[in-house]
Amino acid sequence: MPQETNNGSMFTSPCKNLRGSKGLISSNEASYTEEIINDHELAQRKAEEAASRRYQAAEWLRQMDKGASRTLPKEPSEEEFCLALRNGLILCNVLNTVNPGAVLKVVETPILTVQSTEGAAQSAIQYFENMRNFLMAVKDMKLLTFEASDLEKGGSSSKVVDCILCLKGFYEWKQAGGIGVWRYGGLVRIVSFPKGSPSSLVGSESADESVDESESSQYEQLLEFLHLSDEVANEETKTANALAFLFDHFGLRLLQAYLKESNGIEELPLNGMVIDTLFSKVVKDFSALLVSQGTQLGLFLKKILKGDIGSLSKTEFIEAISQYLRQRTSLASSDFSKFCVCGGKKETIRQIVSNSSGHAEVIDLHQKQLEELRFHYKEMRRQVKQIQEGWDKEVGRLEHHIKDLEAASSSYHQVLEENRELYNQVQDLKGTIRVYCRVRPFLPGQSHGQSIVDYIGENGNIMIVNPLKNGKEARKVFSFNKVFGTNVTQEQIYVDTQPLVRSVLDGYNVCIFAYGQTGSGKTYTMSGPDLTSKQTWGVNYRALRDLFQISKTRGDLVKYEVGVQMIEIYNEQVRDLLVSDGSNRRYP
Ligand SMILES: Nc1ncnc2c1ncn2[C@@H]1O[C@H](COP(=O)(O)OP(=O)(O)OP(=O)(O)O)[C@@H](O)[C@H]1O
Repeated sequence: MPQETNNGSMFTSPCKNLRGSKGLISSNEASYTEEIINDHELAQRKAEEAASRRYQAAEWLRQMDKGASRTLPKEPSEEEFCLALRNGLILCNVLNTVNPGAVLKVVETPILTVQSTEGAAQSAIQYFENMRNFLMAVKDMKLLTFEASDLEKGGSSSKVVDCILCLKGFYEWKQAGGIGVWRYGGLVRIVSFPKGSPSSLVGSESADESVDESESSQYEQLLEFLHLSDEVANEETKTANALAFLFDHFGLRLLQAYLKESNGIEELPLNGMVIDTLFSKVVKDFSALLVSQGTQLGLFLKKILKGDIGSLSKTEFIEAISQYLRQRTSLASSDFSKFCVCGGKKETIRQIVSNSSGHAEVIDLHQKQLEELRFHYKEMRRQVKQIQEGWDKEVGRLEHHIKDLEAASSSYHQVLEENRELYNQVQDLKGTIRVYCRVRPFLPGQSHGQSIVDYIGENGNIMIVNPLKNGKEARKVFSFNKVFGTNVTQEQIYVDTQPLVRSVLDGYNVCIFAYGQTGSGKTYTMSGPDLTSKQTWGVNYRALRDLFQISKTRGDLVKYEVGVQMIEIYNEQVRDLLVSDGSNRRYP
């Protein structure tokens, strides 16, 4: 034993739980103690695992054989388990259920309680016959087997448990249709199981032979491997079953879809040949699907191997595969349950695709997108409806507004008409014939002459003085509508004429003309001395300006046509002044 150093660090155990209250213990002592504890834990774990497997086997036997439920406890001890199976009756009955006729002669024995050992001793020969028949049948089926002595004291009940669980796995696979690959712990391989014929077992080696030829340690390793791969094997069996199940549904649904989609189905003679043709297409499609699935799985496995996690142990690799299968199984089953609930053609296609895990993800993605689209569509419909309602309201409001405007417009026109009538009545009241007098100032050179205008009144009177006469005769008063003096502007002259222009546009006839002797100022008043200046425009130009202005204002209501004629009346001759050919045409 090495010496302890002063600080004790060199030889102290890294396991802190080994530090007892008595102080530190040396390295060798610690390792030894640790080993004992580890061995103890390992043994305990193995015992627990063995018990769990034994309970599983017992449970299955109780389910398969009614007699077993009376003689075999639910969770039997190793001794109870061996004792209940020792007469071979339960095993033979169960085997005949799994593979009818496997044991042709089963020796019936009185029901014995598990505590009784006497009964078992009394029928030892009969028991042996049952056991021998069972073991031979199991061997013929190339399943895991054991020695009859394994059920005696000192035997290996674990081999018995393995045999029963192997039988259980085989039975479950057979119940699921016996299609595909069945394997129990990598030892027994069954590539096909045609219905109605004896099972066809193809194995790399016989289980029995392998057990016989193996050493005990090899057998232990084998069992360990069996245990490790047991879960994988079960998953694979489930997958094979699920595959068979999916194929049935896939095939039938696809067949259904083909029949529904083919035109003129009523005329199609549904004979065996047609069904065969369609079904061969279904199989082809399914095969393509499997190839695609296989490719994806291959990629997945390669990805695992090349992953960042580095090299994998076999156990880790198996666990990764199991995890993948579990994920895919749950995904497929959820899709499949949706398919079963919904049914229909679209769902048939969904079913086909959902068999492929990659496609299932795509479908899920599309499903989500479809849901989103549905949501957006609903939202858009709601918004469109909302906008439509808004527009309806707006249109209603506009209609109402237009009606108001129509009413206002109609009353406006009414008012306008009234106004027009009143206006023209005013013009009439002012006089349909109005005579104005304009006094021209002296022309240059006449400024020293004597004016005969004595007085111009506001009421339209003008008093003229005749210097050649006396008394009453010397003064005369003339009355007009209005008299304009010499200092009146062109604008002031037009103000009294302007209202008549509006009357023209209201449909009244109006005539404005100037009358007087030569040189009295007619041209000056009607045209103006200088056309370039708006201030000196005479009545004609101002009237035309207003005419166009008012007709433009009323443009949306009335369309006016304006014509101009210019004539001269001289010496009782009427001449057209706008004739351009110079003929100066005279009117008759
Ligand atoms: N109100 C006025 N203020 C200043 N000058 C005026 C006025 N009225 C007329 N005259 C001037 O008197 C002259 C004669 O006027 P005007 O030519 O208009 O007369 P008339 O009546 O047209 O003559 P006629 O009959 O011969 O054509 C012109 O030189 C004109 O400028």
